[in-house]
Amino acid sequence: MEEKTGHDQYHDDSTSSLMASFIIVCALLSWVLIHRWNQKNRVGPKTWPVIGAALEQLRNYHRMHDWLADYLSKTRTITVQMPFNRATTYTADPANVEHILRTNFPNYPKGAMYHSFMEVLLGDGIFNADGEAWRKQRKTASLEFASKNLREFSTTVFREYAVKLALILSDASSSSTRVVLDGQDLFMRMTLDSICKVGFGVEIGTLLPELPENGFARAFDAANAIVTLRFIDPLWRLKRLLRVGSEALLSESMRIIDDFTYAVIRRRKAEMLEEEEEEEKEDTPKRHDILSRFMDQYLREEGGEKGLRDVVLNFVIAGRDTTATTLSWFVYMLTLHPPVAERLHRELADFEEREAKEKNVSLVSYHESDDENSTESRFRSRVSQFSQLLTYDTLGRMTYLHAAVNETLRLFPAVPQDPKGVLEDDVLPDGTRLKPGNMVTYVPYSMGRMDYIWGPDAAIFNPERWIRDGVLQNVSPFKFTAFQAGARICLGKDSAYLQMKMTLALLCRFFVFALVPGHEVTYRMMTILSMAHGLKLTVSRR
Ligand code: HEM
Repeated sequence: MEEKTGHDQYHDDSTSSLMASFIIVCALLSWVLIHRWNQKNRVGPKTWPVIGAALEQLRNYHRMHDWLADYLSKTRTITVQMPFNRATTYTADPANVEHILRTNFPNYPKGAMYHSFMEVLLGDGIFNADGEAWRKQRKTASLEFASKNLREFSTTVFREYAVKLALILSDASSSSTRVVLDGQDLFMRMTLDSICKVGFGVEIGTLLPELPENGFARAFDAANAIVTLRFIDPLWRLKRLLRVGSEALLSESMRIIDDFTYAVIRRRKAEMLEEEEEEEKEDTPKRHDILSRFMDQYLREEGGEKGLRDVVLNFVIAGRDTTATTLSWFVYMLTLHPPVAERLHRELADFEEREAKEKNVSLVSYHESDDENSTESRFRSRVSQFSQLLTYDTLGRMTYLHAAVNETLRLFPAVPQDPKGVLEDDVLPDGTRLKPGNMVTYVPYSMGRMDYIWGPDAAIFNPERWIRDGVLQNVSPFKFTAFQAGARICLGKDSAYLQMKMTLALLCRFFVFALVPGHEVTYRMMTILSMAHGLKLTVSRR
């Protein structure tokens, strides 16, 4: 038999390794092709082996809420496969939502994954806690929210800050040059100041007329956007380890946030010690802010300052961004729908006239005077007079205003998606199967836009849909999910309506808003539906 030369041996080896590579490539290609073929009838996003639907999701990340709404308009529930065999199920089906938030609530905690993504910002605060830790905070906070003292204190604070905002708008409207305002920035300042006052009893003054720069607010927004990115970025832990990219910015932002928060706590603690001494001397009234109640609990029990830091940040995220973004989308809607602004103004002007007559108040007129200074001071007096007519009860009777707030929240819910963990195997009412370790998310943004929930005019902004025969209609919270529903329904709902209605009543009574031509309004991807480029407005007096 002829011996093989070294060259032949080499040739054989490379042929067989080529063959092996060819077979591997073919096997891989067939695997990919079969994988894709099997999905030809899939309604949700199509997946690739190993990486799932991550590419499509990343490509659509900037418009993720609309990407989801497109799918959910075709089918009420979809499952999006994520890398490493994880999956998130998204649903817009009210029956599924009721199952998750009420019927089988214990099976759907925030979960370990959500907790690990959000821990850096929210710690073990109420938004990020489950089980006993959540129940305890919920109980303390519920007691506080139910108290009449807090409601009275909030009404005064919300009125005071709404007037401050109205006066800033007044200055802008009376200036000879056209002043462009960022409505969202102003609302964020107002709600940050008010949550710090109502929540923690401190004045931080970001709504002063000179609008001082606020590092905390900026760092808070950056941190919020970065932790949201973690939900779809499989590399975030590596980035954190290497301290690069978004995770490096996150730790810098957290330093600023923590400095601010601990300063608030120490200031309050020092004030409380002073007050205790005072109280021993005389009968000084007790503070009514939320932090004081938690302080009593935490400083006596476990958790100490870190527990309080978590309380503060959770209430800032709860109270500041949600309310401010809703106010921003509301005003944006008014600029697009002048008849709604006029209808609302009519409700407010009629209310003012009626209420003033009833209370024997003679309203200051600010239109006739030729003297600019006098007009200005008359206008301020009238704003102040009107604000005094706004109370918890009178605001409660403003049907059209309430309907317009609901309509804004339907289309622009401040929390656009709300993910939950899955503890055990379960089947949703529509037959969708869920596996432990995955996530399930109900999607208020999509739900507000579905014809199958709201009828064929779902996409249209129409406050009238909430009113029948002059009476505000109640809608199931499993259908109108802006405040969540079930055991973890928003605790600040009434407080939020109070502040939003107080502010909007005052602003819409006295001002007309116009969007700056060409200004693009779109959302930014973070846990809250805030506007990516703010809300650039000009404003004029009525
Ligand atoms: C327009 C305004 C608001 C909207 C749309 C809103 C919406 C929501 C939503 C969707 C949740 C559930 C979030 C989750 O599952 O993580 C929630 C929870 C909560 N909200 Fe609100 N919220 C608003 C204003 C407020 C305000 C002003 C406060 C308090 C100052 C507040 C306090 C809370 C608290 C404490 C929770 C946690 C409840 C729990 O987990 O048991 N909210 N809110």
